[in-house]
Amino acid sequence: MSGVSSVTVTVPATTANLGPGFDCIGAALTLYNEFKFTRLEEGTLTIRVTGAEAERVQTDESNLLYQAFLKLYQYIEQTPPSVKMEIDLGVPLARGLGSSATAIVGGLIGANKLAGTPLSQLQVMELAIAMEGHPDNVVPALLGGCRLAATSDASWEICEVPWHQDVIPVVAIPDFELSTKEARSVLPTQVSRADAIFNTAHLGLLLRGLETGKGEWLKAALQDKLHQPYRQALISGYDVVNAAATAAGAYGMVISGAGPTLLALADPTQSKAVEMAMLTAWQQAGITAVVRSLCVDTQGANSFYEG
Ligand SMILES: Nc1ncnc2c1ncn2[C@@H]1O[C@H](COP(=O)(O)OP(=O)(O)O)[C@@H](O)[C@H]1O
Ligand SMILES: N[C@@H](CCOP(=O)(O)O)C(=O)O
Repeated sequence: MSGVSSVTVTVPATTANLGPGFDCIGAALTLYNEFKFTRLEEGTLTIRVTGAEAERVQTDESNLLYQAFLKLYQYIEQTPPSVKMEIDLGVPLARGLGSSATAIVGGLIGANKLAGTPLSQLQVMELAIAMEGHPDNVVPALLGGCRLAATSDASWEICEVPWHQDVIPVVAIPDFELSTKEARSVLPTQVSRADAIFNTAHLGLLLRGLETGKGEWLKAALQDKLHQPYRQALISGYDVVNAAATAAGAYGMVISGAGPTLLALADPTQSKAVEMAMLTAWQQAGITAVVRSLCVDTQGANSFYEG
């Protein structure tokens, strides 16, 4: 029998797009899902889920973690073993914090480890991008940090985007879900040249703003014309939370991933006030939310063996 019998994989949440970087930039955040895979000598697939909203995760073969696990075995042309999967949820589901990316990255890494690590990290990354359909959440989930992904012929160039320590990500997570599928369905298939130029310029400015922490650049950079104008209507309270965050001193506010979580960037002296302002604004709009200042995770997915 090749490989190990049990492996635990932790994968960070992500915040994708960061405003103007639709489908190409994202950052890993210090919020984690943990996945334990145990090879079974007999029996069938077993999935146990713990943590908040555990009952909302499928426990049959349609489970995304298991689908990713199967994908890797399919790719290496081996029969997958029977497996017990234990999922401990720390990343809220369908909130724009990359829960699907954690499942895809976790399932691929778990399978790769149980199979004796036949694939490189680059191969795992390419499989993850193909499964998710865009790189901006799976790449930082796998590698950590803030990452920009661009195609280069048939492969990917990934670059780490320096993130100044005084730029604090504040996430405001409402108690309602918005699936990425639905949030993508409202986007136009074509955009104007003016909108394309707008986003190109603002993404360039964002990269320099994140690197330097320069407030004026960040304030201007956190604007987008490719996805947010179409998605805001799906997020009840967007306008009031946005106004409250900026009034409290945030550089700006964007939709985290496909939403509905809203992400403000603020300097460390303002982040507590921004948290409070976003929470209060959403409460006044009748929506319960959890608001937290996080850090950028620099490790990405981690795995350790127990047998
Ligand atoms: N830990 C998990 N294990 C299995 N499936 C998961 C897990 N997390 C998310 N999923 C699947 O991904 C879906 C959410 O994906 P998506 O709509 O892209 O939202 P998100 O923005 O959170 O990635 C869930 O409804 C579930 O089907
Ligand atoms: N670029 C994608 C990102 C989706 O991220 P998620 O965290 O919501 O899965 C999009 O905006 O659709």
